[in-house]
Amino acid sequence: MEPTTQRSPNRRIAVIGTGYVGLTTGACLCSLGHHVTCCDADRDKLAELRRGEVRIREPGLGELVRAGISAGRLGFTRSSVSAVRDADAVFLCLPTPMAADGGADLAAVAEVVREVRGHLPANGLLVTKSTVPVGTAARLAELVGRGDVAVVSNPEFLREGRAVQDFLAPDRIVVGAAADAAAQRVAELYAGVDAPVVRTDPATAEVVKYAANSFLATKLSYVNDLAELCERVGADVTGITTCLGHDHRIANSFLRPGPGWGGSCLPKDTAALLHTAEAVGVDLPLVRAAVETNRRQQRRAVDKVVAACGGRVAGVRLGLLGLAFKAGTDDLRDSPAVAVAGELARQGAELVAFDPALRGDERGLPAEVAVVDNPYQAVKGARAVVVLTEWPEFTDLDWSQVLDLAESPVVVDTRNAVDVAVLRRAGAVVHGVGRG
Ligand SMILES: NC(=O)c1ccc[n+]([C@@H]2O[C@H](COP(=O)([O-])OP(=O)(O)OC[C@H]3O[C@@H](n4cnc5c(N)ncnc54)[C@H](O)[C@@H]3O)[C@@H](O)[C@H]2O)c1
Ligand SMILES: O=c1ccn([C@@H]2O[C@H](COP(=O)(O)OP(=O)(O)O[C@H]3O[C@H](CO)[C@@H](O)[C@H](O)[C@H]3O)[C@@H](O)[C@H]2O)c(=O)[nH]1
Repeated sequence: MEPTTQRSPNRRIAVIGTGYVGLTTGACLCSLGHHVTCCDADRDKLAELRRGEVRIREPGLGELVRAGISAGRLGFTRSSVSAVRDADAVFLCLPTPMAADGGADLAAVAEVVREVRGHLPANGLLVTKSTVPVGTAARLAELVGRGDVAVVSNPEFLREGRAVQDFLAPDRIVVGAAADAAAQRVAELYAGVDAPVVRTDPATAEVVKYAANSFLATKLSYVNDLAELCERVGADVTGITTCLGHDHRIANSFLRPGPGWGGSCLPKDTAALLHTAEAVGVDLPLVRAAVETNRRQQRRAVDKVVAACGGRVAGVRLGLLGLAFKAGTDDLRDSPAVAVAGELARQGAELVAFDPALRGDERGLPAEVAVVDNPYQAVKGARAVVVLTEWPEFTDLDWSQVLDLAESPVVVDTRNAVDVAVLRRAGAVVHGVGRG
């Protein structure tokens, strides 16, 4: 492990896939001084990016993209072949979604590698930043079929909503390569980023990514289980997590209970780790339990809403605050809020929702959810107000007005997001999580 201190000469880099990870990688590497060409299959997205428009909500990303374009060091293309032709390093930032069997679907990665393998420059570097199962670097090396091209695993740990910050100031940079020289060349691309570089073999680097996400998921499921216990025994989970967090061995992040963990990564990565383990005959009971607790936690959130409405929600109007999988993002992929809304809709509830990050693109939402662009409109006539995402904006609402507009003053706060004292002062009957 060593800090990155030396500045390296600027390199030519290709980034394939311009989603949360790819665009962040491209714009941040460009900000470190490299020349970057980003490639994507989506024509509309490319046209927007060429104009400096970023459609995802990531603080600082638009600015970096526009600065890179102005400096003449950031370009966009649909052709993977032209992107890689003179690239010192090619970063694969393609989706690896959950396949039907729970494993990672590597179709996009394999497709792109087939496209570019004959066009990589001599002594090229093919770097997997996508989250890929153990053994992928070895399989891609075979697929490339060229001894002069090194396949290096460089998993990404950024969080959505803080992608730029996490990329430029990460807790660690992991580089897994079979040969030291290739690892060194990838590590040098991060010169200027002050973070420990952990050099390891590709298999270890690949497992680390799944290990990290599964650890985080397990920590959250543990807290969500504790929350259930607290409700039964009259304890307060917030007091407990505050005390736990003071213990530096536990640390105080990832201790907030909620309607279950979601997003585009934790659910698919826990499933993929279980899939990998099963394929080699290893049981991971802790991870299995974390996933099962998560399913139960979502059901518990639904049951709490139903109970707060007197045992039935058929024909009952509910005001939902928050749909994104966490605050700070507009991403709806695998959002627990959407899952809870989906089940309430299935039970016949009439749902009106507000999320500060939703701007018209409501793909992934159950058709029964009407999305409005004002929180007060969402709660009008609602039998219960259900807080599903912990947007800080929700604390600042005029809760007296919210409760006046609602049909009854019932608030189900699935994340303990809003100060309970504020809610009670406004006259709410509050159902939080983990409060006995
Ligand atoms: N989102 C995160 O917070 C995060 C963090 C770390 C790691 N990861 C991992 O990074 C990878 C990418 O995740 P993401 O969230 O950035 O995905 P994303 O869906 O936001 O972006 C993927 C991009 O790839 C493009 N694409 C798909 N197929 C293509 C092809 N054949 N050729 C060119 N472009 C193609 C899509 O158009 C899209 O723009 C995944 O493996 C994910 O697990 C994600
Ligand atoms: O105390 C907490 C913290 C998080 N969550 C939930 O956990 C889920 C995941 O949150 P977070 O980890 O912040 O989201 P992601 O942006 O998906 O980031 C995770 O997934 C990425 C993709 O692999 C990794 O790179 C990151 O390191 C990893 O944190 C969300 O539903 C959150 O609401 C809680 O319920 N309580």
